[in-house]
Amino acid sequence: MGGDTVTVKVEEREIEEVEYEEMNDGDDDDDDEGDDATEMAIHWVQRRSLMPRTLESQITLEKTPSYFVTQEAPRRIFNMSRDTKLIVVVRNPVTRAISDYTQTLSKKPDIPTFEGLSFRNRTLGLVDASWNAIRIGMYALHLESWLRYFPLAQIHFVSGERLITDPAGEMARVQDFLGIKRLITDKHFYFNKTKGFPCLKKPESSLLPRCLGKSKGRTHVQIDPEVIDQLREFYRPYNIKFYETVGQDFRWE
Ligand SMILES: Nc1ncnc2c1ncn2[C@@H]1O[C@H](COP(=O)(O)OS(=O)(=O)O)[C@@H](OP(=O)(O)O)[C@H]1O
Repeated sequence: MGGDTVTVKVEEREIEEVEYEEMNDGDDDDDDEGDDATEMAIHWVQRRSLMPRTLESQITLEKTPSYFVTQEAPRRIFNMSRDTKLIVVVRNPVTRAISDYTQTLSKKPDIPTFEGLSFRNRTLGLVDASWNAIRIGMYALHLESWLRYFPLAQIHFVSGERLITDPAGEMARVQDFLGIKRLITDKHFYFNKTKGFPCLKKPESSLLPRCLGKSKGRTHVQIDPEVIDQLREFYRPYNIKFYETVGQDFRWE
């Protein structure tokens, strides 16, 4: 379970990255699912003790993608601090599954095809909802576990699509949710043609602009369009339930 911690110094108007050694291989993938409960609990205690001291004027952010889909995470976070604000970046679950597969394939080139892994029975159109790449995108199910502990008002959903097309707008919503001044604005982003994505610049500093790493924004594996349609159908009820629960239409259909 890889994760990063960031301290946002609200008053000093400065964002400081605090890097920690990863607990394991630093991989953000969800291949830690096999961890047994004890190991997870130890990781949790270690992780908490690694959180930096936070002054009244600071907010500490921790980023661990797998929390959203980890059964025990809502209870543990609630027990640590019930006031924790939660931010979840969600994107079209079909694109998310292909992105996930593309990432795994880059590390393990011998895995079966996406089409092969997606179905329990392709002829019958039976999607394999136990495959992580598919399961993670069933957002409505995962959200249920969180809503048992946290009110919806404490959870903010970032649109992964808008984060690419309008990063400043999406960041404005994040800052409003956190109750901090809108310090990150369109001045902090520019579109990098080579990368094909928005990248960061820090207008007030001499630091060079910075794009996300090579593993973010890769060309996706080509998938049979029929399979894409089948997955779109599969996700539709989960997406609709998700939109209804959060009161926001992410327009994935
Ligand atoms: N600015 C910018 N630059 C590059 N990539 C961007 C950006 N904004 C969003 N994205 C999308 O982020 C996707 C990778 O994020 P991950 O989900 O793998 O990150 S993490 O593992 O949760 O940290 C990555 O998915 P892929 O395109 O499938 O690689 C991107 O589409």
